This record gives sequence, C-alpha cells and structure tokens, in this order.
Amino acid sequence: MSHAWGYAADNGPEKWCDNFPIANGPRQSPIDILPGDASFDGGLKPLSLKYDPSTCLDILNNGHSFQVTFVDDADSSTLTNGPITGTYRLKQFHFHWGASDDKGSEHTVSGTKYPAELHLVHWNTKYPSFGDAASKPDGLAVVGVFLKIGDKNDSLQKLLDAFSGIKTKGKQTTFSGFDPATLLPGCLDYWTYDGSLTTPPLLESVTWIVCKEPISVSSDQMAKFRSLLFSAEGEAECCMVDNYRPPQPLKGRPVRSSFK
Ligand SMILES: CN(C)c1nnc([C@H](N)S(N)(=O)=O)s1
Ligand SMILES: [Zn+2]
Repeated sequence: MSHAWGYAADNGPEKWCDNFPIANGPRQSPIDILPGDASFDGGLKPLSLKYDPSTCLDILNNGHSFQVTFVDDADSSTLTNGPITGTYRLKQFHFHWGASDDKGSEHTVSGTKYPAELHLVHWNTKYPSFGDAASKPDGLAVVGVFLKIGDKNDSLQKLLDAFSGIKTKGKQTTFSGFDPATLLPGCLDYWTYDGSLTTPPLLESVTWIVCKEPISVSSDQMAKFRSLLFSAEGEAECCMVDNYRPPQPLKGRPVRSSFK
C-alpha cells in the first residue's frame, strides 16, 4: 500500500490491514444492521445531545472527508445517557458519501445503502483527552445519522455554502455558530453496538449509536458533496467520492435497539 491510506484500489479498505492489522479485529465498524436480529433493550435511555453553537470552530478538508471541529475544553457540547455512562464531549462531525445516490453510507440496514452518513464523534471525559480516549474500549461514542434523498436540507446547505474555501486537501476556514442539533432527525430511536473507528487507525474504542430515522438531502446537495477533492492544490484532481468503508463481520456482537 502507498504510504497514505485512502479509498482507491491501491490504498483503500481492502489494503488497510497491511498497515493496520486491527482491520481484521473482533469489533470492527461499520456493520450491516439487521433490525430483525437486534434486541430491544428497555434499559437503554433516550439520547441526551446538548450542543452549544458557540463551540463551533472551523471546517476542514482533511483529505478523507470534510469535518467541522468543536472546542472541547469544557462540557459545552455533550452526549449523555443513551447506551453510555458519564459525559462524552463533541470533538467533530464529518460525513461519508458515494459517487452516486445509490451508495455512500458506511452502516447499511438489511443491505440497504444510503447516499451518505453523518458521524458526530464524542470522547469520554473520564479520560484526559480525545487521543487518550481513542485508545480505550469505552473511549468514544459516535452518533451516526443516515441521509436520504428528499427535500433540500437547509442545515446541510450551511455546510455546503462553505465548500468554496475547502475544495482541496488541507484547506480550512473559520466556521462559527453552527448548531449540530439541526442535523439530527426528529426521532432519536437508535441501534447500538460496540465497534471501531471506520478509518485508520481503526481503533476498537467506539460505542456506535446509529439513528433509525434518516435526515433529508436533495440530489443537488449530494452533487455538491462530490465537488470536494481528495487531492491537494496543485495535485492531479481526484474527486472526493466513495469515502466509505463497507460493512465488516459482526463476529457475534449483539446489536441492541432503543425501540420496539
Ligand atoms: C480522530 N477522529 C476524530 C477520528 N478518527 N477517525 C474517524 C473516522 N472517520 S469515524 N468514521 O468517525 O470512525 S473520526
Ligand atoms: Zn466517519
């Protein structure tokens, strides 16, 4: 594999195990969620997501996706309850999407792919930092939200309107006052299971919380996602599409649902 990982044939998900052997570990993500095999758990609490828009810092093309990063030096934007104990702080959110509307999500539901998937990444404040938490089995909690083709999403549009400043790898611009709660579906029913980061280093430290209800995105908006580049300025242009890892073996893990 070329030095840097990516999503191409020579450095993509099928090659990641060369440099990250945990790629074949016991709790890898994403997975194909089979609702009929999930167990309703009445002990699961509703999600408590409390986000402060003033903690929104910037928007960045990191060469794999685009991410919006948050100030995480206080419990201003947090996830509590749900399947987790304690307080997890929002670090960033990002997306995965396809080259066409028939693919793009990382998790699938009975084999169904959505055109994109939002990930809100949180870290457990029982640990001193994100980096420390990322190496612990209960260190991270990622809320996944599917995007489904439908009406234009005005909240997503605020992100897309910032793309002119982050077209190429490494570009970053100030991005303030954005409320991630506006990206959440009305119903917060979820599936949850123990998994991993879906990109290298693929650390097995994530409690996944995947919302059952998708949010809408228009086909025109999906086309705008695809205007970003994996490549840096001055390099041969490579469209940022198909930046998703396919489902991984469940290996006996239970998947629980917060709903019947
Ligand atoms: C360092 N951070 C925040 C992340 N590292 N890998 C991430 C993956 N993209 S995902 N999809 O959140 O597991 S997020
Ligand atoms: Zn992700």
